[in-house]
Formats: sequence, structure tokens, C-alpha cells
Amino acid sequence: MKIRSAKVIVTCPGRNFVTLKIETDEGLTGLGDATLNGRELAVASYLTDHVIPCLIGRDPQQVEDIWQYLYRGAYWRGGPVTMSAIAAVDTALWDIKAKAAGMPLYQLLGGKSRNGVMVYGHANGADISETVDEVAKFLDLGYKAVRAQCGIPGLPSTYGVSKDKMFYEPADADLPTENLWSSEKYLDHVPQLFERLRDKFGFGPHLLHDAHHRLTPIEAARLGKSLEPYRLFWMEDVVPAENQAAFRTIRQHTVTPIAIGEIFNTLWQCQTLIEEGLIDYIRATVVHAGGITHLRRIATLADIHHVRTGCHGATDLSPVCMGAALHFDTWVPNFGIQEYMTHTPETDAVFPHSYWFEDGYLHPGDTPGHGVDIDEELAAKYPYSRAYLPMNRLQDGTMYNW
Ligand SMILES: O=C(O)[C@@H](O)[C@@H](O)[C@H](O)[C@H](O)CO
Ligand SMILES: [Mg+2]
Repeated sequence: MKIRSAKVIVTCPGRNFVTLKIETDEGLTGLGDATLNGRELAVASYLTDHVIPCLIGRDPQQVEDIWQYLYRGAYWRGGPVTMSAIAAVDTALWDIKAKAAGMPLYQLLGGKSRNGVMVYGHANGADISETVDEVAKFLDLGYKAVRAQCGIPGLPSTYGVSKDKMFYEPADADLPTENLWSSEKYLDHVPQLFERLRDKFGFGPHLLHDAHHRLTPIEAARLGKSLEPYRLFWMEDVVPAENQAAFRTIRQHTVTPIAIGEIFNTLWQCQTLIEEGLIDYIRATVVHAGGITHLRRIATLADIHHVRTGCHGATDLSPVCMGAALHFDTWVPNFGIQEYMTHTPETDAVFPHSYWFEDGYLHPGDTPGHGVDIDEELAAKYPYSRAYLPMNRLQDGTMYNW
């Protein structure tokens, strides 16, 4: 078998998605997600201008060799653009391999380790009362786990809190909007939210929270301690992780479980976190962490150190990434949870898929491959439209972690 052609499809059914489609001389096709929020065209160019020419004529069955060829061969290793491009190739090749075998992808990875993939939904509200109402809606839909975010008194807008309720759009403008941030106000307010949620819903549902890399280690330690009575499933991205050793401070102070990894691209960015047992959940996922091939390595290292997975699954990761992640989740022995923000109906129509939600769990389906397709005619009706994630400044104007 040989790769006959490959192309990049950019579409914007409400938000931008970049998809790689690889076709073989035997007529099999495979899809990989290559979406990097706010930097989409950089990955599209990396693929079209630098990767696709090297793929033509190669044997698509050599998934590992092609991964190594693109990773080692480029000389310039790692980084979000490179690793999203490699991920797209890798995902498309696994899709082709599974289709050629006539199997759903999870079978090739080692088969089912569970009957369904537990997911968490996103509840957000302008204030505590609204967030409580939103959490109730998710629980009514059958979710076993809900992430809760809420507006902070004294801050005009906060990332993750939006008018959209079943999903919110991370990239919200043609040029980046700017939010204001105060860790002091945040740290005072968040424990009150979880106190109300536990009062109302008890300890049955799993509750999660995302701090978007905005605290210092000692502030994160304080957050973890103040949330201990409410027994969260995890607190996510409490500090930026360029300095992995900084997590030791947080760990020394709190037993609230720690999750991180949605912006990680390689194993090297979480090696210390995993090997020293500084985190409980690794949130790297297929599209930004080098595809199934590399994510599997991260998960295997994590397993040895009692760290479980919690793949990123926001709306800026396309249904192609979600489909691949669900096959991975169905197999991976140290599965923790999967994030699930529902896509819009327009996006679902562009990417017909075999996965479905039922009673708090997603199921990947049994279609050969990863089970996600693209309607190219429909995709062509939604041209690229530039959009950025918002940014964050402190109240005195200092540029801050978003
Ligand atoms: O946990 C999450 O889903 C968030 O952190 C995302 O909204 C993230 O900010 C976006 O995916 C960034 O593109
Ligand atoms: Mg997050």
C-alpha cells in the first residue's frame, strides 16, 4: 500500500478546524485533526508545504516509522505547530490501518478496557446561582461529572464564563479580547461556589475546576487546601508548567487531585510531573501531543506512576480528534475521564461521526477506523475566519497568564 495523495481541509462551521485527509493507492482514506486554536494556518502550511511532499509514495502501514521520520527527521523537535501536524498524520494513518483491518481503532490498540468513556461537561455561570443551575442541567442529562466555572465579583469578564451554555467558544474575536484578572478575588470566591454545589448536590457527582494557569505555586496550594472539604475530582492547570518542579510546592500542601497537560506536546513536558508523582491526571490529547503514537507513550509512563488520563476535549478540538481520543480512552488501562464539550450542529454536520453520548458516557462506535468522516462539500461552504483566544491582564495593566 502507498500514500497516493494528502490534502489539508480548512473549514469554519462556527469555528475554525484544520483536517488532514490522506488517500492510499488502494482507495482507503484516513483523517487527522490538525487544529491549533488561533494559529490554524501555521499548521495548515506546515503540513502542505513541508510534510505532505515527504509522505507521497510511503507505505501508510508504517505508522511508527513515519512518526519517527517526521519527529526526528525534521531536526526541529517538538512545539505545538510541529506536533499538531505530526498528530494529524499519525491519526490519519491509524484510521487507515484500522479501516484496512476492518476494525474499530480501539481493537488495534489492544481492545476494550471498559464499556464506556466517562465524560465531564462544562457548566458556567455569571455568578454562583447561575452556575448551580447550569450544573443541575448537566446532571439532568445524565452526566456523572461536571466542571464548574463562575464569574468573579469585581472582574467584568472571566474566561470560561459565557452566554453559551452547552458549549462556549474559546476563540471569541477577530483580534484578541482582553480580560482582567485578580488572583485575590478568585481565591476568595471559588471555595464558595463549591460549598454551594456540595450543599445542593451532595457528594455523588464528580466536580472539577479549571484555573487556566493563573496562580503561583503557593496560591495553587491555598486553592487546593480551601477546596479539600468539597472533594473535587481534580483542579486543573493551577500554575503554568514550564517549571515542572514548582508542582512540588503544591503537592506538599494539599490532597486535592491535580490535572494538567492540555497544552503539552511531548512526553518531555510532563516527565518530571509524572515520574515524581506531582500530578494525578495527565490531560494531553491526540491532536496536540503527537497523535495516538505519542499519547500512548505518555500514558504508559503515567500508568507506572499511578497517573491517569483526562484528555482535553474542548470545542476547538475537532470531532476527528474526539473520535480518535474515544478509541484511545476505550483501550487505555489508566483511563481517568474525558472532557466533552458538545460541538455545534453545524460542526457535527461537517464531521459525521459514529460516537454517541448516553447516560454520562461516550461510546466510540464500531465503524472501522476512528469513525469520523468529513463532508467536503459542506466544509467548503464555511471559509476560514480568523479568531483568537482572549488574553488576560492584571488590574494594573500588567500582561498576565490567560
Ligand atoms: O479545559 C479546557 O477545555 C480549556 O482550558 C479550553 O477551553 C482551552 O482553553 C481551549 O481549548 C484553548 O484552545
Ligand atoms: Mg483547561
